[in-house]
Amino acid sequence: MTKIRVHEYAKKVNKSSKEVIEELGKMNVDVSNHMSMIDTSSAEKLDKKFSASKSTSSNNQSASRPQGQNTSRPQSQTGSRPQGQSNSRPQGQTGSRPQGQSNSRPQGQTGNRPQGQGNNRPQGQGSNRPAGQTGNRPQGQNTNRPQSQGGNSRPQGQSANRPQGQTSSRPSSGGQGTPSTGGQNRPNQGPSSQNRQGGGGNRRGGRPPARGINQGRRRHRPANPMPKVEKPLPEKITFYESASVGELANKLGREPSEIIKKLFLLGVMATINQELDKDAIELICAEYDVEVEEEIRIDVTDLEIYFEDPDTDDEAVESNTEAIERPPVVTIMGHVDHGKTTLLDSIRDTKVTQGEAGGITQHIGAYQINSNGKKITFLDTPGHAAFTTMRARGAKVTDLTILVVAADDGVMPQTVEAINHAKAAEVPIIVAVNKMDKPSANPDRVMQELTEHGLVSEAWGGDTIFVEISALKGEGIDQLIEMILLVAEVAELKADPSVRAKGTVIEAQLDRGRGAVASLLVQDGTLRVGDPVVVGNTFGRVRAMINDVGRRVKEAGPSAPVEITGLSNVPQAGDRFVVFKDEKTARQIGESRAGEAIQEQRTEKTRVTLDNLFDQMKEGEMKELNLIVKADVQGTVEAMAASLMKIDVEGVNVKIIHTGAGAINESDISLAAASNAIVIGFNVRPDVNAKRAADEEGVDIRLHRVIYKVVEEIESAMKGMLDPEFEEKIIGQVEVRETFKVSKIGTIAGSYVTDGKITRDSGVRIYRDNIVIFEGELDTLKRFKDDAKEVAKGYECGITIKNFNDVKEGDIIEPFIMQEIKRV
Ligand SMILES: Nc1nc2c(ncn2[C@@H]2O[C@H](COP(=O)(O)OP(=O)(O)OP(=O)(O)O)[C@@H](O)[C@H]2O)c(=O)[nH]1
Repeated sequence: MTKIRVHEYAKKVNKSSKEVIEELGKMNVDVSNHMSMIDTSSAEKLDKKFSASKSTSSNNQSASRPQGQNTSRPQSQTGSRPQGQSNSRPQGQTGSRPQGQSNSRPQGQTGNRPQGQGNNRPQGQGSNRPAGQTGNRPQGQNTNRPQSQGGNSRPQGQSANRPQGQTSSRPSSGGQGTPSTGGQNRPNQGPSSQNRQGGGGNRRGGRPPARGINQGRRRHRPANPMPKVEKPLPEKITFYESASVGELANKLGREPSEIIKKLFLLGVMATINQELDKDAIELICAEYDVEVEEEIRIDVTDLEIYFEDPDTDDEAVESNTEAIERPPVVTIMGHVDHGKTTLLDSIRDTKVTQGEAGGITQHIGAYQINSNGKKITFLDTPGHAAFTTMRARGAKVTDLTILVVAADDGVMPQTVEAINHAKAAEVPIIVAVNKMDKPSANPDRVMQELTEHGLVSEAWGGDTIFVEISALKGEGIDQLIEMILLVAEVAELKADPSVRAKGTVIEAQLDRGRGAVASLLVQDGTLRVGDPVVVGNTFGRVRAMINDVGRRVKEAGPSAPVEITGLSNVPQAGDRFVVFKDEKTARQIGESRAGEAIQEQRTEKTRVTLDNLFDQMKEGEMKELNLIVKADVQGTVEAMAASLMKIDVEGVNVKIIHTGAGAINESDISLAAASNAIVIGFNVRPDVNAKRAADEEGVDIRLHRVIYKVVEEIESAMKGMLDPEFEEKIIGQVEVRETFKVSKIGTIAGSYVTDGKITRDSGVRIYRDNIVIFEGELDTLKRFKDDAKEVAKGYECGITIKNFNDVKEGDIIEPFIMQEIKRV
C-alpha cells in the first residue's frame, strides 16, 4: 500500500476523518488534519484496528437483534449508529424515543429483515435514526422512499408489517434522516453506491435496486432535499477584482444560501448574483478560515509594462546575463540660430566617419558616434519639438540634453523653454556655450543669465557642466564629448543585450517603394532581422534594417538607432516598440492595440482643465498643478508666478513649469500637453498656431487682465468652487404702446409682446431709437390686474421696471435671461 490521505483512508474504511485522526492519535501517529498523509505501516495498523472493532460491532448488532428484524432497513438509514448501541433498548420502548436516540428500535420495526443482514451493515450505522424509521412503515409505502428521506416524518411503528419484498426497491442512501444527527455530516456516507453494495445487495440477493420504479414514484414524495455532503474547504481561494456570491460559494464548496446567511449576519444583504468586493470576500473567507488572494492580471497589450517590469518578458527572465553599460542618448536643444544643427553636423563629421569609413550619412533621426571605443547616440532632430513629442507620448528616450547657447547672444526665450522642457523631463543638462570664435562672444554673460534659471556653472560653485565650443570650427567638441561620457558614466546607464528588443520610434513615414518605414531607437535588448515586433498600434516582422550610415545590419543592440521596414502600418514618433516571441502574439497584441486606439480616439482624452481640476484632485490623480505663465512684460510674469506659487489647496502644490513674456506660442502648448499643464495668459493671447494646437490637444488656456483674478480663479478651481459661467439669452421683444403714471407705483408701461415672451424673472434692456437707454430688472409683470409669470407673443401686459420710471411710448423692451453654460 502506498501512502494515503486521512480522508481517503476514512472513506475506504467507512469512517469519519475525525475517527481516523483519533485512532492515529492513540497510535501516537501525528497527523494535523484530514489532508495529512498516513504511511503504509500506520494504515495497516489502522486496518487491523478497524477490522477488529468492526467485527465486534457486527457481532453486537447481530447478537442483539432478533432474527429477521434487520432485513428491510435500508443501509442508508442505519448509517450513523455507533457501534454497540443497538441492543440495549428493551422491546416496546420505541414509540416514545426521541429522535436521534440510537438504540431504542422496537423489535417490531426491524422484524422483517432477513437473518444475517445486520452483519453487512457498516459499523456505527443507524444510531441516530429516529424511532420508527425503519420497521413500521405501512405496506407499499417504503418502496418509493427516496434515498434522502430518513423517515423523520413517518409515524412510529409503521413499518412492522412491511413485507420483505416491498423494502427492496428503496434506494439506499446516506441515510441521514434527521439533520441533527451526527451522521449527516459524515463525508463517507454520501455516495449511495457504497451503502447500496452493503445493504441493498444483501437484501436483494445482489440485485441492483429498481431505480426506474423509484425514480418514477419519487416525484410524488415530499420534496425533501438531497442531503448535502459538504466538501472539504479549500486552503486558499483566489479572485479577480470581485466575485459574485454564487462564485464565492462555488470556490468555497459551500451552498450560496450559506454564504448569503453569513453575509446577512455580517450585516450585508446579498443575492446570489451580487458582486462582492474585496472586503466582503475577505470577511467571508475569514469566517471559514480560508486564505484569500486577489489575482492581479497584467494587460499584455500595454507595451509600457514591458519597460517597467522586465519579468513580463518571459525570455528576459530566462536570460541570466547581467545588464551591461549602454551608450547615452543625447538631445541637442537651444534657441534659434544658436548653432544646434552646426554642432550636430560637426560632431557627426568628426566622429561618425572615423568609425564608419565609407558609409553614406543617412538621416534616420539619430546617429551614433564612436569616441575611443565609447559610443554616444545623438537624436538629430534639434530643438524641443521632437523632444516634447516623444515625451507627450510617454516615452523617455533622452538621457542627456546639450543646451546650446550662442556666446554672442546669451539666453533667449527658446533657451528658457529648452531648460524647462529638460527639467520637466528630469534630464540632466550640459551647457555648450557656442560661437566662441566670435569676437563678441561673452561666455560670462551666458553663465550669469543661466544662473537665473537654476543652471550654475561648476566654476561658480554649481553643478552644471559648461563647455565652451565653436561648432563651426569644431573647437571644444572633444571636450564636450568627454563631458557627455562623464555624465553618462555617473548615470550608470545599463541594458541587457541578450533579451528581446524594446525601444521607441524616433521617426516614421510611408515610403513609396518600401512601405512603412520607422526609425527605432533600441533601448534594451537586441533587435534582429526577422523579429516579430509590435510598434505602437501596428505590428510586423523586421524585414530589413539599416543603420545611420546606410549599412544593412542584421542586429542592433542597446541605444542603437536603426531604420526598419516590414511593419503593416506607419507608427508615430514616440511610440513604443516591443519584440515578441512569435508573430502570432505580435499580431494579436498589435491588432488589439489598433482596436483600442480607435476606441480611444472616440472617447476624448481628459487633460487637466480648471473645470475638471477639482475632480482630478479628488480622485487623487493630481499631486501637482502644472502651470505655464505668459504675460506681456517680464515683471508681470514674475509677479504672477510668485502669487500663484503661494496657492496651496488640499496639499496640491502649484508648480510653474515655464514662464515667459510674449504671446502664447505652439511650444507653450506642446509643453503643456506633455506635462499636463494649464496655460495662463496675462494681457497676452495665443497666436494662431498655439490656438489650433491647444484645440487639438485639449490644453486649457486662461486669459486674464487682472492678477488677483488669475489667483482667485485657480484657487477656486482647486477648491471645486469655480463660479459657473453664464451667457445671456434674449427671450423676446416687447413694444411699449402706452404709459400710465400711478403714484406710489411709478410709470406702468402698457406693452405688447411682439416676439418670444417676457418672464417675471427676466432682465430687461430698454432701447429708444436703437440705443440702449437702460438695463435692469423687471419689477412687476401683469396681465390686466393679475400678476403674470410670463406673457407670450401676441398678448398685452403691464410692466414696471425696477429703478426706472422714464419709460416712453415707442420704447422697445428686450427681455433676457442668464443661462449657465455647461462646462466641458
Ligand atoms: N561663428 C560661428 N557661427 C556659428 C557657429 N555655430 C553656428 N554658427 C552659425 O550660426 C548660424 C545658425 O546655425 P544653425 O546651426 O543653423 O543654428 P540652429 O540652432 O540649428 O538654428 P535653427 O535650425 O534655425 O534652430 C549658421 O549661420 C551657422 O553657420 C559657431 O560656432 N561660430
